[in-house]
Amino acid sequence: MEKREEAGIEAGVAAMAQCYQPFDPAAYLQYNYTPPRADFSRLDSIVPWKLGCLHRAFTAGDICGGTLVDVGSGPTLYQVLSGCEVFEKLVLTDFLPQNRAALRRWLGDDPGSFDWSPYLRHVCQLEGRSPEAWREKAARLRSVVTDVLPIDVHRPAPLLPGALPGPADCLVSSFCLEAVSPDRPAFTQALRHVSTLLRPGGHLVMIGALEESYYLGGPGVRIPVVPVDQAFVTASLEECGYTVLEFCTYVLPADMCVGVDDVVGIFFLKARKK
Ligand SMILES: C[S@@+](CC[C@H](N)C(=O)[O-])C[C@H]1O[C@@H](n2cnc3c(N)ncnc32)[C@H](O)[C@@H]1O
Ligand SMILES: O=S(=O)(c1ccc2c(c1)CN[C@@H](CF)C2)N1CCSCC1
Repeated sequence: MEKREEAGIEAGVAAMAQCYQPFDPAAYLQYNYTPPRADFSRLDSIVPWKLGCLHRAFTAGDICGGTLVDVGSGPTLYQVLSGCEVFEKLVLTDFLPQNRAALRRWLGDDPGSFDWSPYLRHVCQLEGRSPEAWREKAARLRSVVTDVLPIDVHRPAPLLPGALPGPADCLVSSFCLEAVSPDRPAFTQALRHVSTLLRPGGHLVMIGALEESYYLGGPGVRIPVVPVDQAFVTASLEECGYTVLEFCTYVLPADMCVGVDDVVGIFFLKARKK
């Protein structure tokens, strides 16, 4: 990459880091993970679609092993509710201390932590279990999460030295790279950095926003997003040494466009590192 392009990415990355300082985990959870967006009653809503994609990915049999790392967890856990059944070690990561604290509150079963039970119940049903098994599933998740670590995908080594005993067997990342990258070259560079955490033959499971240009990370906290589409994301993965195994999209119904972002659709992908 040319020096001039690298300097441009560095300036954009620094600006993005500033945008994230006022990020409000509680507001973000309310905007995106409570009704009307988090509607479990409608089969066409985004939640059954996303949780169904994750369930199928982690029960197909080709993704399993020792360590799963979730890149840019934020304050959310829905993205690891299926993976926690087939991995013995889960590492959650985020750039912001307030998000890592929100995760630790749930892991510590603090009374003020976010209620993920509707999501736990739904995934239990996908697994053919009673929804009342959600408490056992929560206990499983708490038992396999070994760390909640700081991460910066714009660093060539996104985690601190020695943070992982070795490369991960699987990476999960949801609504991260496009939401933290100032432009498309930075997205691809961040993907290349994140890929250093994954062993050859390991899998990447990614969920992201299509054609989104901003979202609210709190009241008045407008965070820019680099708009991406399937063609760009696929090309970026192939440039970074992945075989794309699955790429599916979901177009958000109009009543789910609630003013907290301008997302058009959601993608789900599964890829394998060559
Ligand atoms: C849109 S949120 C996604 C949160 C969650 N994964 C989800 O599915 O809702 C983007 C997350 O990326 C994190 N982030 C911001 N800058 C980052 C960076 N440089 N490296 C890694 N994560 C970053 C933010 O703190 C935030 O939690
Ligand atoms: O897919 S969502 O509609 C969703 C969930 C999170 C986000 C977006 C969309 C779009 N903006 C992203 C900013 F990066 C964050 N969804 C909200 C209901 S629960 C499942 C996830």
